[in-house]
Amino acid sequence: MSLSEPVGSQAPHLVIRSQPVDGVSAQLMDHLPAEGGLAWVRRGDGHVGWGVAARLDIAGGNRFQEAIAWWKELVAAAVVRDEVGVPGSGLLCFGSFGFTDEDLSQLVVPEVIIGRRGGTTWVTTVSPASSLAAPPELVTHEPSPVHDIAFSDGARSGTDWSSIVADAIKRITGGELDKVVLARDLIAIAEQPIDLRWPLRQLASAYPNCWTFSVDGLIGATPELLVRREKGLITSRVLAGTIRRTGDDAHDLALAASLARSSKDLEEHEFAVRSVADALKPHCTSMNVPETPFVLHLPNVMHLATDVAGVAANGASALGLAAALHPSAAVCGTPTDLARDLIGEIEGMRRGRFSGPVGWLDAAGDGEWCIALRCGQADPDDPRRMRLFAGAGIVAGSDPVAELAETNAKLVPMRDALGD
Ligand SMILES: C=C(O[C@H]1C=CC=C(C(=O)O)[C@@H]1O)C(=O)O
Repeated sequence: MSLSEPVGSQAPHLVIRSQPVDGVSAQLMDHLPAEGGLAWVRRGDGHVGWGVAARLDIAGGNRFQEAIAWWKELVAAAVVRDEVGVPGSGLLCFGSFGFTDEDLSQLVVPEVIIGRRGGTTWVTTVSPASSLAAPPELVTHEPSPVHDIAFSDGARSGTDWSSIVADAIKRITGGELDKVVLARDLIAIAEQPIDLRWPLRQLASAYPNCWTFSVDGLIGATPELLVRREKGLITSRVLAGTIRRTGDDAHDLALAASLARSSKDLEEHEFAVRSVADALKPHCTSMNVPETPFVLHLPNVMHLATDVAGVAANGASALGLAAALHPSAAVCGTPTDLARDLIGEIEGMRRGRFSGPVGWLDAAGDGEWCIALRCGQADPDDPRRMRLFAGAGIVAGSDPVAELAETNAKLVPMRDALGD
């Protein structure tokens, strides 16, 4: 565990001020500086931030608990003047967690946050107790387009990945486990350093119903809400079961109907819904888990989707709930431990923060945590390079070739955003 400042076990003492503002660009992300921008945007609302007022980098089996403890300590020591008073105003951190215990996770409290919710836009400044920050001048920046991008295989070629999927199917039909989610990566290399604001902007405009995020070099537009906690209401959008879109509306409607009837996809989906409902149950006094999924239409794919809702039974924060949910069967499998072991044994790559929780948390414990899907990780050692990720849920009825095609469809948002 490492703390930004002061060094030691104590969280820093911060002074926070949130004030409504005018004159903010229609797109929050237009304000992001070239380096170190943080973003969480959906349909124009959300938060962007920059600068580092406090930061926790952490790994290990206790990473969630230690992060929650660090945040509580930081909140307790903070002096907050919040003139906005909505979830996300006042003190807020962005965060992103590794899929496995070994992968590095972090929470970041920016020095400046611009937030928007409904018609209200505000600016939050965060500074050390000793120096009160003046409200920043809000300027907009134009990102540099990405040119000449090339893609190559990551840890495995598509063919090799399909044979791993075939192996997993054998092990599932042999009774070892019910479901496993296997992922692959693709390497993107540009001629020049990639300005992450460029793909972010493309993602936010092409996928307005997804959550477009940027945390410490991990960027993407994910459709899957692991958990939102807002004033005692807990919600989660579970996705599993996918079909590619063709671009022909009539054909896509027929495909949506076939997805809704596909026993293979319904089984895959049911495992994911069960894992979320079981994990949330101890934290809810009442819960609504619809029996039948709906079909979520995205520009590249359609998913079976279930919106789970519950009333909070205890003080578990949004991050505490995300910790209880991770890894759900939408990204790991069923039973969880066997699926996690199989992923470690055959997937052949480190996921890093792909398929881990990504989101934000405020001082009241409200926040939103999605699953980091449809995303890419900027290479910290080579700014021209990114690793893109996609996975697919494998059950007994899976077909390796179809699963490979599904991962290709899930890579489309990032490939397009990079200008492929
Ligand atoms: C693992 C991914 O998707 C998950 C979420 C939605 C649908 C899924 C599926 O149908 O396989 C996956 O469980 C990914 O996008 O990389």
